[in-house]
Amino acid sequence: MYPLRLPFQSVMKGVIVLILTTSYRLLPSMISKYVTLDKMMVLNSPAKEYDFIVVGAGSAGALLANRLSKYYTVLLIEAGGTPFPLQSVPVFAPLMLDNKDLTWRYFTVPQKYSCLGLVNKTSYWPRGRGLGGTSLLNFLAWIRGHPRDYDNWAEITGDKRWSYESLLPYFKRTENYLGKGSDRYHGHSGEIPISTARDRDKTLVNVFLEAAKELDYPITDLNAPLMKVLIDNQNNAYGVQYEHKGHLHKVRALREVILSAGAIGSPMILLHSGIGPSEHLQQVGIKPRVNLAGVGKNLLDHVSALVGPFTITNESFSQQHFTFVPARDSRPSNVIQYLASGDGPLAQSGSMASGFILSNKSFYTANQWPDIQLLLLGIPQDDEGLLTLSKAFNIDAATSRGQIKLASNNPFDPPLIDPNYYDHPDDMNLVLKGCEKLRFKSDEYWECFARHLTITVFHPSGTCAMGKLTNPETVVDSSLRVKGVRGLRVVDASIMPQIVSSNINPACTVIGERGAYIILNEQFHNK
Ligand SMILES: Cc1cc2nc3c(=O)[nH]c(=O)nc-3n(C[C@H](O)[C@H](O)[C@H](O)COP(=O)(O)OP(=O)(O)OC[C@H]3O[C@@H](n4cnc5c(N)ncnc54)[C@H](O)[C@@H]3O)c2cc1C
Repeated sequence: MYPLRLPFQSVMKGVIVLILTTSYRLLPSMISKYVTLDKMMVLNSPAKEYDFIVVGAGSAGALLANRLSKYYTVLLIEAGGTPFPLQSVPVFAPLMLDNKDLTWRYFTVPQKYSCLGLVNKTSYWPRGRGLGGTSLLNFLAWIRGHPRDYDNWAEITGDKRWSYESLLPYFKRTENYLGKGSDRYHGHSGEIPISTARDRDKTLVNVFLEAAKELDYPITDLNAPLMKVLIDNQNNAYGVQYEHKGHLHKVRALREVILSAGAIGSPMILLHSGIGPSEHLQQVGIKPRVNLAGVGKNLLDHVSALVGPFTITNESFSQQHFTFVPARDSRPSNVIQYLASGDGPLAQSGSMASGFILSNKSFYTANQWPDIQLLLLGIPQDDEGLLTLSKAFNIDAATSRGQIKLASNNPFDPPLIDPNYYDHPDDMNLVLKGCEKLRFKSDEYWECFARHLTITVFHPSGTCAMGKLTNPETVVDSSLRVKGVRGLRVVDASIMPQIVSSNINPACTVIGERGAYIILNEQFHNK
């Protein structure tokens, strides 16, 4: 399933937004064509106080700010600017990944067991920067994950509000599902339009399913700039400090400060505010305020290996323009088709279909809980448009854990990101399981391949993990409140105690939706 681009334009209505840095200059006419800023106020000088301050206008933060703004004044602080118009066109998504105005251009630290064939043994980790966050960069695959993913969160936290059944109404609330399917699972009145694969993509999906059948996989239908927080001597969060055009500003939150700066941004802000492992804070010259061991730890991601290419030589396929070939497809008629119907070669995001498999030996098989995801990517092979299909194996149940640390006490320095891929031998076993049908190469070949040409599927999460208060690594409780600080929450991908077994954007939006409800409920009861 695919969300259409720019979901934030409808969820941002009614929210006051402070854009802290934006060096991207857009023609006003282009902005008005693609972005609706009508009821949203973009401020250069905000008031001194708001009920809530939300930091980060990404998948979770934009939604959360919208929900809170129905009842309260909300200041949404975003480091990036308004999106570049071409970001709304799916086929251009890969071109945006390296643009410093649209992206936080992070690199991991050199890896020991992976990335061995990459420059400096590092992996490039782009994160979205702007109104819409990483949803502005993403490849539009909309898969919720497996119900067990969320039931697992409920077990880890001891709080049933995070079980799949309990989250289902919140998934539905954000969705405007345009395909066919049961109303029990799909919402139709939310802000994010979700459509099933278009007809031409479906043909490709069928090819993918045929191939899966041929390999004996059973087929089942699955749905699916910076600042610090101001904290007083009693550990109450009372506002934020940010920098704008070279000046430091402070804004007060009458009720709460909420961090939605993503799995890298949120732990960075906590650390710069003195909330985190004391030893690490002292090493970088930050005075510890709250010793919270788990901040930045438990870094999770879907590590992957791109196998292939598998070329479709059938002429009828290659003539159907499944993929975007610049020399062939940069034509006015394709632009017109895209603007008129949202279809054609420009609507292609590259991510075409997905499958989930269970490895044989693991606990996951006993629980019917997939631990490997296959991603089918369509890449044009040449100017004739011959289609190459590449499969990425996504290791869902990875045991290795990474960490985000600060490089210094300068908030503008990029952090040290260590995903620690393949640290645990179980993870390489999963890769080999994912490749087991590819008999034309040996296990040794696939292991060498995965360790050298390691790729991320861009799903960092878990760095402010939700959990029981008795667990020393817990950063937020199951109401998303930061342990040891009053009036401060985290609501984004960083709170996932375990990564879901699919692309994670729907999980981020449900965290925003569920988080908003938890906060509003508490506010109404405390009146
Ligand atoms: C290339 C790519 C492709 C992807 N494809 C898919 C896909 O097809 N399907 C899918 O489900 N998922 C996909 N994802 C992942 C998904 O989009 C993200 O996991 C999700 O959007 C993260 O949401 P979030 O709310 O946690 O954070 P984000 O959406 O990253 O929001 C964080 C926001 O906070 C802002 N911020 C950070 N620090 C500060 C600060 N100090 N001050 C102010 N603002 C700050 C950032 O600029 C950003 O706007 C993809 C990701 C990438 C990079």
